[in-house]
Amino acid sequence: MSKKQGIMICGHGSRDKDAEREFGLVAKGLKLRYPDIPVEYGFLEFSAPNIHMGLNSLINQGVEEIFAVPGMLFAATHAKNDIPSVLTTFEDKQPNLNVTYGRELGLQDDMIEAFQARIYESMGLDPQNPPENLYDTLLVVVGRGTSDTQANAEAAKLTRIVNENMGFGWADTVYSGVTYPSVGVGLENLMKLGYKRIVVAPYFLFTGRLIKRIAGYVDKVAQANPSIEFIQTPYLSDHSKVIDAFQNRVEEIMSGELPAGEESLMHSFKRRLAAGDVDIHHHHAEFVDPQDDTQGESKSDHEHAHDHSHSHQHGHEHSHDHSADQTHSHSHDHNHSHAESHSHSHGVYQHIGHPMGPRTMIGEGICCCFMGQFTDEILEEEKSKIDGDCTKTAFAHLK
Ligand SMILES: C[C@@]1(CC(=O)O)c2cc3[nH]c(cc4nc(cc5[nH]c(cc(n2)[C@H]1CCC(=O)O)[C@@](C)(CC(=O)O)[C@@H]5CCC(=O)O)C(CC(=O)O)=C4CCC(=O)O)c(CCC(=O)O)c3CC(=O)O
Ligand SMILES: [Co+2]
Repeated sequence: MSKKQGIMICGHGSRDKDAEREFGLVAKGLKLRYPDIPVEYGFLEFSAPNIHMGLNSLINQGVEEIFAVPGMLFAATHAKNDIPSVLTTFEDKQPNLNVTYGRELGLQDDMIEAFQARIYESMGLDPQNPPENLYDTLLVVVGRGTSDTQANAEAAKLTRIVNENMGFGWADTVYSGVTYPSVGVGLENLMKLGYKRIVVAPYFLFTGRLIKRIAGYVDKVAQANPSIEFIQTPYLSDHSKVIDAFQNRVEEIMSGELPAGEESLMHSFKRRLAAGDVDIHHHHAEFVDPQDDTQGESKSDHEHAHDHSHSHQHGHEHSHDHSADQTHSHSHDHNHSHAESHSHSHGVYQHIGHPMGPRTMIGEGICCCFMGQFTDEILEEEKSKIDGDCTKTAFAHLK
């Protein structure tokens, strides 16, 4: 008897309700490709359903074998650490369940073609019948930005590929946060190249706070420079080639054909877990289902998070069993800042103080969880931009 199969898409989540709604389009698109298999989705942070809820829904439909794919463009902290952590915790509690985790979307041809189609469409051009070149135009790709250097480099690689495929005069990459250059400063620098037409193309799946913030920056720069034509390309959304790319990722785990010679994301996670480089953690901003007391940010979860960070700093071994961890008896200061309490899920980025980087976004309503990564020296230097004491509102995004 073969086990009943189900597909799980693990998305990012956002406090923006439009983002939450739009992500459902991926599941809808995949459902059409797999009409006989349950397809569910869940979010890592802020939004409902969370991943745990999506997995439970599959269990309730009798599923015993889950093919889980990251709804992530690149492999950074979320795809490498946070999603495997949630999946592993869930799988360990279900005796008859088998969860296989696939790969991030990555730079598949389908993703590149979807992105190029969005860019052509935004310029009023037919992707099926493109012009020979676009030498008079500058392309600015906006990547998410992460503390993961490889993932940032993949975004830069995307820019190079699209630049050569489409024949722009020039192209460069800016990032929506965490790394450098940030969008506003990056755009102002690139304008010095003198192009009269600039296409700003965000490499994002869906709308959300970041897309809206990026649009705000571009509007501001465009207003200040009326002689330049700015074109804002829409995000990828559920372009049919994006759904193709998801389907490819599902197919390769269903058929057990992850590329040979490449360590899978789950294998890598388990290896680093065993080595003590990462830990199983409750993602700090995960949506909490008020109906379900087996999950969520209970008081003990908070203590658990602090304990983890504590034990992490001191480098001891700890087991999968959270409760065992909670009983360890080291006394330590409970006045951790929010940034410290989940330092395991996003480490301090080494270029946080870069003159073209994240510091340029201080004072623009950036999440305080992120603000918590700035050193006191940087906050002191940028003091004039800060309205009130930001560090005090560090927990603001939990609710
Ligand atoms: C606005 C915010 C949520 C809010 O406040 O509502 C938000 C939103 C979104 N992020 C998205 C994607 C990614 N976010 C990350 C990483 C981080 N994101 C974080 C914070 C925030 N992210 C909030 C405030 C930030 C601010 O104010 O600047 C960090 C700092 C903290 C943390 O997450 O714990 C952490 C740094 C970790 C580190 O590197 O150290 C990565 C990279 C990675 O995996 O690491 C990817 C790409 C994954 C991929 O490759 O696809 C998408 C989907 C976009 C899409 O559709 O494509 C949305 C939705 C939206 O825009 O709303
Ligand atoms: Co955080």
